[in-house]
Amino acid sequence: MTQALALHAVSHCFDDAEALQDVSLQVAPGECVALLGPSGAGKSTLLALLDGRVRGWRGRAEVLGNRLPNDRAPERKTRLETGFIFQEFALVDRQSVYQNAMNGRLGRMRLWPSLWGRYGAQDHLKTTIALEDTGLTELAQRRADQLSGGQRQRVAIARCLAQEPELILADEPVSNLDPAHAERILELITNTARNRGIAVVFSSHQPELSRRFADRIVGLRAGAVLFDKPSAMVGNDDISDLYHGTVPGDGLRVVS
Ligand SMILES: Nc1ncnc2c1ncn2[C@@H]1O[C@H](COP(=O)(O)OP(=O)(O)OP(=O)(O)O)[C@@H](O)[C@H]1O
Repeated sequence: MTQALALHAVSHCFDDAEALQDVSLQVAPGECVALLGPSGAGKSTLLALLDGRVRGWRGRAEVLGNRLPNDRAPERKTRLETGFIFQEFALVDRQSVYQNAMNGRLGRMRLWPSLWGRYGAQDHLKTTIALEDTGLTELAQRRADQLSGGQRQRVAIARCLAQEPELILADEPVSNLDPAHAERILELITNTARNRGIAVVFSSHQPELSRRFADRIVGLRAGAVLFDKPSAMVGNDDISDLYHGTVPGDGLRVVS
């Protein structure tokens, strides 16, 4: 089976910081993987690298069966099939919820129709389904700047789903949300991905939510993989080690 992504001994250095050290990782189609680790562990760098936005890294990486280059953007097919959910949502404020979700289709359109906003029946259909899946149908005509943080986050997810990716990368997708919304959003991303056979890699500072919603957890510290285990096998000791004894508070109790 072709892996959704495979990294072999990937390292990356920013001017003076070793952001990733010898990272090897494989994710199967339909698998949900959480990246946990303290601030500066390299989670965002790893996600940006997989999204083809980091240059000059060392090692070997394949995304959706294609070799990821380290000196230029990935080929168009890989870009089309990789969806990224940004922590700050990256919505167009003056556009409606519908239009923001439809923006996920732009990469699949030819230049002139996309410039003139001439969307096809498939684009409308995929956008409508993405809005339904994210519970946004009622808000479709509302402007993005008139939404709450949780609703904006759902629009960012709808845009990503409308793109029809085979791989979703999400950088702290629930960090701005209250616990109930965080749970609902993670459930939405991981359930939708499983139903559609999409692989997901998301970063988080919330061990308990990660254990509940990810199939596997990769603990990163100082750019290196400290552990890579099925979520059910990640114990409180693993989490405590990862955070040098301090466990981020999301309801996790350390029981020794
Ligand atoms: N553009 C950059 N230029 C220079 N150094 C960077 C850059 N981006 C990240 N770094 C450094 O690389 C290391 C990894 O940072 P990264 O943002 O990937 O960590 P993180 O685990 O996502 O942290 P957080 O949980 O705080 O978001 C850190 O030492 C950081 O200072």
